[in-house]
Amino acid sequence: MGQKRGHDSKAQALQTKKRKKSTKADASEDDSNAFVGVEDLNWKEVALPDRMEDATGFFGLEEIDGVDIIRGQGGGEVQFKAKSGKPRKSILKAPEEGDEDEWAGFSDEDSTDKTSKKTPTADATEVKEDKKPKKEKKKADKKVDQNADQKAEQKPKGQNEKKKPEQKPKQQKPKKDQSMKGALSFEALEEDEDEDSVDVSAWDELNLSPEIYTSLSKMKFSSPSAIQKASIPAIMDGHDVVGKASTGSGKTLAFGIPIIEHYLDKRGKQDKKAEKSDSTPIALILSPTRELAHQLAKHIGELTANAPDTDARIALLTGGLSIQKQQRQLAAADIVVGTPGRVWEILSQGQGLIRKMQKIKFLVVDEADRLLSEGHFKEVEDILGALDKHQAGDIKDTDEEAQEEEEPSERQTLVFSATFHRDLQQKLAGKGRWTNGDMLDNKESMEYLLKKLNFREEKPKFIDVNPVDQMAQGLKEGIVECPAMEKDLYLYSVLLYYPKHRTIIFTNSISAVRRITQLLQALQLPAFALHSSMAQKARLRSVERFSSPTADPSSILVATDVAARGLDIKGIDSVIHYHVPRAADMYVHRSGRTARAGASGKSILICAPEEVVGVARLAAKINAKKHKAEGDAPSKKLPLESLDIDRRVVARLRPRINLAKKITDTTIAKEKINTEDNWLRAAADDLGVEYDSDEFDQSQGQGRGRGGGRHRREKEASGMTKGEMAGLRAELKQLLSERVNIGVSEKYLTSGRIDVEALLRGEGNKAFLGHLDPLTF
Ligand SMILES: Nc1ncnc2c1ncn2[C@@H]1O[C@H](COP(=O)(O)OP(=O)(O)OP(=O)(O)O)[C@@H](O)[C@H]1O
Repeated sequence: MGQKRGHDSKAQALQTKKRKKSTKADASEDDSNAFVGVEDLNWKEVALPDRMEDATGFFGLEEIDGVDIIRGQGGGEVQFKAKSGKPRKSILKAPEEGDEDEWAGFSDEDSTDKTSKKTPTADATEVKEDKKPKKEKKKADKKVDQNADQKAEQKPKGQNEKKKPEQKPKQQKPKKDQSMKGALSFEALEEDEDEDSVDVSAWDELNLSPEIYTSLSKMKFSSPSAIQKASIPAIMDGHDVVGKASTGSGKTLAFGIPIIEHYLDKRGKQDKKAEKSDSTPIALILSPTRELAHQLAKHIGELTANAPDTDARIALLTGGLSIQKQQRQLAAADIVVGTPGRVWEILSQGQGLIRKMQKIKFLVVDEADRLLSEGHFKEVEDILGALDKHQAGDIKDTDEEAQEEEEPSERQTLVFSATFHRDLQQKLAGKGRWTNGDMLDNKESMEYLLKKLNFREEKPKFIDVNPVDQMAQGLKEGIVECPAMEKDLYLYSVLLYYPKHRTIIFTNSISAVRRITQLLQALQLPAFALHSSMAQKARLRSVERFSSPTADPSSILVATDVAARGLDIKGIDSVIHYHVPRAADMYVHRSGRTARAGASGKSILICAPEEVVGVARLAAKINAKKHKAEGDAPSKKLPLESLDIDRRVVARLRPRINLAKKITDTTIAKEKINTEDNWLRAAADDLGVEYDSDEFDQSQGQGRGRGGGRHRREKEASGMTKGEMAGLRAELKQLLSERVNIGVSEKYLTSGRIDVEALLRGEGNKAFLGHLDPLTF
């Protein structure tokens, strides 16, 4: 058995450090009989027990082999030397680079934890890191240190007080020691530090770990958003939380930060040497769409990537990608993010996965109103059922080890969304009456799912940071009224009015997404499609192309409501609703893709006369609460600003649209006929009959049933020859190569209404030739 020692405080560490210098000087390396100072011994950490809750006494324990302890006369000072036959260097720790530098230690609070025990390796890293001229590291250190000092004075945590996670030396900044003045001036380095990170002292009251401060600083999140300020302490205090806040207000980190805090806390207690692959996930985050799940994983991944030594692993379980890879990821995951279908598909395969997931500390239901009420009902129900199944004692798991009885999990349930159906909100806020009686029979009801969420508290904490206004502060809302058949023309006009605007166009159908994307591409605009029938890789590629920092600043994403919720893409300037959304909450979510995180943005509805009534109803619904709160009488007037598109613009763009539509319709018709043809040929093959396309077409064309006319039109369109198509394309190309002249004639030029100089300099909107009043919006 090796000799052991314990560590108490930084003060001790500093004293022994001073001692170490003199001891070192005394001892000669060659003298195998010479004594070795306690701090020069090659101490190794003692492996800690698995469960650290009661193991505080073991913290900081180290051992060493091959040492003889020599006690001075009369029980005096203890001295160490190598066992006989062993060279002295066998018990000496490795020499450290920069050992001469005096290290002033950590902030006061840190001194009591494990960091005061500095293993030789840790020391070496510390000094090396300190010497690195990396701006980034220095800045992070500065912020961390500043906050660590402040935190030392702060209240002890309540029920959820956590042991500080191990603070790795590189996160620490040496105190400004007088002895270092002149040798290394930190002040001199501070000026340029601000480029890389920001002051995060506004987060102080949340009492976060240094790792998180560093990360927030690097991500330049100088202060918490309202939902973060309210939710983080509640979650860290162990409450179930239902959080409601407008789109783009930072809900992801409102639950992401407490999850990572828990991870750091747990890791601090764990045996460092424990196999990483043993990990049990601490959180399951459910999301309604694949893109949102990817984004959640990315956002929380960024939080950990920027936090020093925080290597929480995130498994992303979404459909459309390799299930085997996701299974492997899950085996070693700390956090699981996924869509309900794929999560259930993987969990239900056994291998102890359900048992593992039952130990999660957090269940997060993001975009809760969608997850709990639409489409995903069955899978969410299955997952929730499985998470609590052990209480009924009938888990069908094969993994024997996993069958051992465990403490029931102390799972916290966190439910977040920007919108909640009124019913759901009331129930979650504990205002609605729970009808327990027929709950289990009425399995289709949302109430049933809510019960299954199994909140650990009777009433979760309901945090609604903007009960009145669901829309982001920086959002402007407008409406363009136009004839139903001219939506394409007005859409194109709006796009040309706002060049270099990154825009999402929402439609209500997949076929509209396909058509509009092709139409805009024909008009040489950088448009990408996103809808649920696309292969997952193509979906991700569209989002990537649209959102990448190097993408064309005029990029356009044409999408169904699959992109309406949660997608967080930086710098979206406008959202255009090509179709009026079917529900008010969808209007909120769609519009919420712009004006995020305090930025500004526009939401524009393109609206045919027959849609106006629906829009009015929708607008009234969204604004009803606001009017009420402001004491206004309910207004019938649209709260949307009406945008007047210059009639000359519309007239001049019409030929372009007509050509582009012809080209698009023909291409789509050709694709459709080909697909139909292939399908009919395959069906005929299956039936063992001959397929004659002309005969089939004749019967379709003469048919009196529905679709005969459409089929004929499609056939006609698809019948356009390659040469005719090429002609149309050339014509369109010619039109697109010219600027849209909105009134530059000789007469106009001499009238003085335009600034010829500016025109020649190429100023203004480059799509147009002549003066165009910008939209007042
Ligand atoms: N404290 C903060 N300071 C500045 N920006 C922040 C802060 N917290 C989050 N953000 C940024 O705000 C953006 C929106 O965050 P997030 O996606 O979490 O919003 P959300 O509330 O979930 O929106 P939605 O309801 O649309 O899903 C992200 O780009 C995120 O990086």
